[in-house]
Amino acid sequence: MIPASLRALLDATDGQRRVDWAGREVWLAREPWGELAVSLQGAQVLHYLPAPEAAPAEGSLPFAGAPDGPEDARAEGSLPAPAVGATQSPEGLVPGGWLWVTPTPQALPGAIRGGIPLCWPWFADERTADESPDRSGPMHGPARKADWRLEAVDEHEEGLELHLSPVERLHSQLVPRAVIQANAQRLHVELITEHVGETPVKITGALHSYLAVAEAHACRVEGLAGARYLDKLADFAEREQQGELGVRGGLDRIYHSNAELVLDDGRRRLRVARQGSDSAVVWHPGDALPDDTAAAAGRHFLCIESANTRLDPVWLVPGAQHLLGTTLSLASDA
Ligand SMILES: O=P(O)(O)OC[C@H]1O[C@H](O)[C@H](O)[C@@H](O)[C@@H]1O
Repeated sequence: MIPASLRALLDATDGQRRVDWAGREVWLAREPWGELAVSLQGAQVLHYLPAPEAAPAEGSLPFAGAPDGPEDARAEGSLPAPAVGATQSPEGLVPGGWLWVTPTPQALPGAIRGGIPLCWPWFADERTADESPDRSGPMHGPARKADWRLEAVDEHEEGLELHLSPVERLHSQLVPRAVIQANAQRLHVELITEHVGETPVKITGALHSYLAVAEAHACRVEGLAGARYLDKLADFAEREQQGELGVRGGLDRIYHSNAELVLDDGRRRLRVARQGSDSAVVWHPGDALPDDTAAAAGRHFLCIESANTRLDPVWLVPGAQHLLGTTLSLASDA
């Protein structure tokens, strides 16, 4: 689910090319295996559409109304789906693809909300998680706003593999790089951190995936039953997930889990696998949408993040590496 302006650029693409979108340089691929769009600001995947889904996806996902989706008797809470954007025009956002991007992104140097932002080398900020080392850094770290360079595009399993590095040094001792693999079956993103300095460093971070859904507050996330979590909306109170998670309103939770998850929005069952991550962040702001997201658009995403947080920070010693990854594919029982 991407902005119509980005869709138009993809439609006019045959093969691979670089375009300007929303003031950012964006790399596009439209190939037999599917489509991929990556912003060089933040090395951020904005769009992925595997070819097998392309044909039925064309114009088939309605914008309004909840799906005949999973009614989850065990789901905690039973907030009714709010009428987010019910009367507003969805203009600007078109269906298709597994990721969501706001049609009204912040101007530079702001980050684009949507796709898979890279939060590095810390998750959140001093107000919300105390992760910024001197408690003064920007929310989710500098990587998502930085310029990245596309170092290589390789063939990979009948798809593509992209390698990206930041243009400027982002940390005195740490060097990140991103690897993005896409083919007709899956999208895989890795954020690799290499310690090139002298003293141990603690990092957190996230692959902050905005997954496209029919209706945010009518989704089910499977795989977290029984997991402990920190509820950021309740001052980090620790709780236990009762049954599978049914999303029925705004939520902001850090689950202490490395389990593979399945996001079911009633139309698609998307498998979310994570590597090097013992924190799964599930976030939707409910009615309190950020300024860069209109209500009509904001009802169509749910964030499931592959993260390292205060629950599982990573201590890197000189010479060591850490890989934080996520893999999106269709659940085989779909
Ligand atoms: O608005 P952003 O800076 O992109 O952050 C968006 C959200 O990211 C994470 O999911 C955090 O858990 C939330 O607390 C935060 O609001």
